[in-house]
Amino acid sequence: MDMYPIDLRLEGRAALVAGGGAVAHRKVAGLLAAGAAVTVVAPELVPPLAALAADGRITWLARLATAEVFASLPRALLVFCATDNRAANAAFGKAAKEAGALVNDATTPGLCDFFLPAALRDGDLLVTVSTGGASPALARTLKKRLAARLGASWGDWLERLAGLREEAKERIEGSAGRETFWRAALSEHILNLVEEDRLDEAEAEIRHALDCFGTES
Ligand SMILES: C[C@@]1(CC(=O)O)c2cc3[nH]c(cc4nc(cc5[nH]c(cc(n2)[C@H]1CCC(=O)O)[C@@](C)(CC(=O)O)[C@@H]5CCC(=O)O)C(CC(=O)O)=C4CCC(=O)O)c(CCC(=O)O)c3CC(=O)O
Ligand SMILES: NC(=O)C1=CN([C@@H]2O[C@H](COP(=O)(O)OP(=O)(O)OC[C@H]3O[C@@H](n4cnc5c(N)ncnc54)[C@H](O)[C@@H]3O)[C@@H](O)[C@H]2O)C=CC1
Repeated sequence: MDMYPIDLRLEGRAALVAGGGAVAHRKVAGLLAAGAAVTVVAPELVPPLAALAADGRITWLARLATAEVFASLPRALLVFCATDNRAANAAFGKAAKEAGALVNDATTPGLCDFFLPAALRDGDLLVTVSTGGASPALARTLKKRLAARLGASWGDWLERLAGLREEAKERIEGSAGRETFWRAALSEHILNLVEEDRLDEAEAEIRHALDCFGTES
C-alpha cells in the first residue's frame, strides 16, 4: 500500500517520545522545531535531551515506557517509540494505537503508522526524501545530494513568489486562468535565472508576464 505524504502543523500539539537516546533526541529536535509540546518517557537521557529537560523545553518522565505508564499520560496525537528495546517499543506503541494515536516505532518499520523522511529546508521550502523504510541511509544521502544540487536561492525565491502569487490572485480572475499563468510563468528560463541567483530579473520577468496576462484576458 502506498504511503500517504502529508505536512503536519504541530504547533501546540502533544507528542510523546519513549526512549532517551540519540534516536529519541533526533525525533524530539524535529518535534520542537515544529512547535510541538513534547513529553519524553525514559529512565535516563543523553546529554542534549537532559539539557532540553533542564531548560523546561520538554517534559521528562523518568520511567520505563510501558502500556501502564502510557495510560497515565495525557492524550497525544503522535507517539514515537524510540527505545533500544523492540519489545518495549511494541508494547508502548500498541497501547498508543489502541488510544487512537499515530505511532512511529524506530526499531520496527512494520509497526509504524508513519515514517519520518529526510528533510531539506530553505525558508518555507521543504523537500523530503522517503524510502518506505527500505534504506534510511539512502534517504539521508539523497537529501544531501539534492541540497548540493538545488543551490541557495530557492527559499528567497519562494518568498518573492508568495508575494507575486497574492498579486496574481487579485489580478487574474478564476483559478483556471491563474493555473495557466503560473504553469507558463515558471518556465525553464525563469528557473535558470533563479539557479543563477538572478532573482531581481526573474521577478521583473514574472511581473511583466503578469501585466501582459492582465491585458490579454
Ligand atoms: C522506518 C524508519 C522509522 C522512523 O524512524 O521514522 C526508520 C527505521 C530505521 N532506521 C534505521 C537506521 C538508520 N536510520 C538513519 C537515519 C534516519 N532514519 C530516518 C527515518 C527512518 N528510519 C524511517 C524510514 C524512512 C525511510 O525509509 O525513508 C530518517 C530519514 C529521518 C529521521 O529519523 O529523522 C533519518 C535520516 C535523517 C537525515 O539525516 O535527514 C540512519 C543513517 C544515519 O543515521 O546516518 C541509519 C543507519 C543506516 C541504515 O540502517 O540505513 C534502522 C536500523 C537500526 C539498526 O540497524 O539497529 C531502522 C529500523 C529498521 O529498519 O529495522
Ligand atoms: N529509526 C531510526 O531512525 C533509527 C533507529 N535506530 C534504532 O533505534 C534504537 C535506539 O537507538 P539509540 O537512540 O541510538 O539508542 P541508545 O542506546 O542511545 O538509547 C536507548 C534509550 O532507550 C532507553 N530505554 C531503554 N529501554 C527503555 C524503556 N523500556 N522505556 C523507556 N526508555 C527505555 C534507554 O534508557 C536509552 O535512553 C536502536 O535500537 C537502533 O537500532 C537506530 C538508528 C536510526
